[in-house]
Amino acid sequence: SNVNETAAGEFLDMYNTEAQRVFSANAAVSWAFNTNITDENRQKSIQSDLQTDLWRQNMSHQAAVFNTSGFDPDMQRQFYKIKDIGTAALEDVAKLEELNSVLAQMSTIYSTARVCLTKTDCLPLDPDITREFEKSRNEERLRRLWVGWRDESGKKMRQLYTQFVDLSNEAVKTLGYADTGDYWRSKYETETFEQDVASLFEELKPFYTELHAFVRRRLKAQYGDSVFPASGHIPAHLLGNMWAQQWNSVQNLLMPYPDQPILDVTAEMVKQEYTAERIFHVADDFFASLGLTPMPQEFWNGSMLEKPQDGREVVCHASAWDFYNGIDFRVKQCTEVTMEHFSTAHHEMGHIEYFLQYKHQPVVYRGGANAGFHEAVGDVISLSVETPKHLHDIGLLPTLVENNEADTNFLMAMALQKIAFLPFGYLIDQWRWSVFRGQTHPSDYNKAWWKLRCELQGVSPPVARTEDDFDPGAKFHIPNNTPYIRYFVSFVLQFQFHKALCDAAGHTGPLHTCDIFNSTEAGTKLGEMLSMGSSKVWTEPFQALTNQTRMSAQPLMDYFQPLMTFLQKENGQDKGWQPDCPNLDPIS
Ligand SMILES: O=C(CCC(O)(O)[C@H](Cc1ccccc1)NC(=O)c1ccccc1)N[C@@H](Cc1c[nH]c2ccccc12)C(=O)O
Ligand SMILES: [Zn+2]
Repeated sequence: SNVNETAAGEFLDMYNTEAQRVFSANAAVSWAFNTNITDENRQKSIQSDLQTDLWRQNMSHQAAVFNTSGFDPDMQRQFYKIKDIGTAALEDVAKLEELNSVLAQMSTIYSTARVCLTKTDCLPLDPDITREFEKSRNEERLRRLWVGWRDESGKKMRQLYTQFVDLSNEAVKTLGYADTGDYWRSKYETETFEQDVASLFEELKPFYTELHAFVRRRLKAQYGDSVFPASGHIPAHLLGNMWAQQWNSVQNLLMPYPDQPILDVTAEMVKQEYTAERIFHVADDFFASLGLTPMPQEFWNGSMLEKPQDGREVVCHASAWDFYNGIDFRVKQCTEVTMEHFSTAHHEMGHIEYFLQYKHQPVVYRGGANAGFHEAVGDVISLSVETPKHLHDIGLLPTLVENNEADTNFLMAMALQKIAFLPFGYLIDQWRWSVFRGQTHPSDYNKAWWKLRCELQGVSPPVARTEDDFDPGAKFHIPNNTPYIRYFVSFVLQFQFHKALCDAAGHTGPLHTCDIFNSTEAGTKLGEMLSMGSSKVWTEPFQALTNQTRMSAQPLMDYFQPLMTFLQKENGQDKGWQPDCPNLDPIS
């Protein structure tokens, strides 16, 4: 009845106004905690999250009064999202406060953890330990940092994590979800989502197996066979990254043709005295070249682009912040002058550009079409930026060599970032979904984790692991309770987006040479998709941009096809690993 519809419209207007006030206040308190970790700021953040959850609970109850069955689809979608409040649904306020407190404690443990190699020399993850993993080739030192980091982070939060799992499951069950994983997957609005990502992973496994074989062979040459188990696994501390999730930091050992120019532009950035600010201005220039929205002055005034030097403890893991007031948008990144951070800066700015494109939407629609879309925006831009041609154009690659060997080297550099990541991006939530659905009990947390790491990623722990350890907790997204399958989805989607944008830009030739810089045709199509936010099911904006209706690994595989041909020839039958983790004697 239109009386009900009129009242409903007024409710939505009220919700939208109030939500901007409540969410921006909460963002400000959360920002203060993330950029200055103190007991006082943690308590304020816990209370602010609690009040925000209670407000969302109240709004959900008010929305439930309306019979939306006769409403137009858009109004129905807005009511659905207002009632979809996740863990805020926990009715018991004491439990809701405990949930927020447990999360804040795990986040604090992770972000303040330090590894003491001597009594006085205690290193934080960012920048010190990360830099060691990128630069050191000392196997023993890497092993000590690998074990030390897990002792200071994951090991200290095992009990907190079991508490979190129980409280989160209890909360989402009041909304009718089977468990937290069921709730997280529902956000993709795709009945077959779990099967879809599983078949994408199966489709991509052969590519990963070829890359793994080549990298293992080169690392054996560097470190000697004795460090490598007979099972075929690569010890996880030798891949240039604390989690072995991306291998581009050891690319200097892995170039098929070593006598070609170095593609890692870190040294050139240092030589040109790049600053964090300049890195972000280079990224900003790219978005502006597409005709998209440049970063507003508030972004430059409010962001934290470098780790503070005043002794403050901060959450260094990069993130992008929407203050839900249409004005304040910030990045928090402990930026170092490296190519990895150059790439992360584009990734974070991609989140900000999405915020800017959908800031006119009702608050309930200020999100990615699905979470994979949000993670893909910046990475799509990086696929153009990181081409040798573009790096040369912006002065970071002095000599541009364009021949087959240079091409193979470039594809290897990209594969060490994109193909290497796929099993990792896939397995984190395989572990978490199994925990949430009760298939993995606390007594098996670490065993289940390493089963996935050994079987799917083909990496093994450098020392024996036990259930005293809690290695999942050593990765940011577990204590910070950030879903991870979004990155796996993004790594597939970003090549479908790249192909569509390159077509729009009139690119001809292989996909891996495409650079959409200055293409307002590409920018217009991207902007049209981003400005929709989450107002429609993701397949609609997806089809508008790509003319596809499903995720497909084909554009990713086409992009890397020349490298796969090279690797298959190099590897022959010398590839693969036994699924089970190798037996290791406990640390002597
Ligand atoms: O975690 C990140 C980047 C951090 C983030 O931008 O994804 C950040 C994570 C986060 C989520 C929630 C609270 C705090 C941090 N996500 C966002 O800031 C964000 C903001 C708005 C919407 C969605 C995500 N990258 C992943 C891997 C990765 C994907 N693409 C990359 C490109 C370059 C380097 C790394 C990656 C990682 O480091 O394991
Ligand atoms: Zn992200």
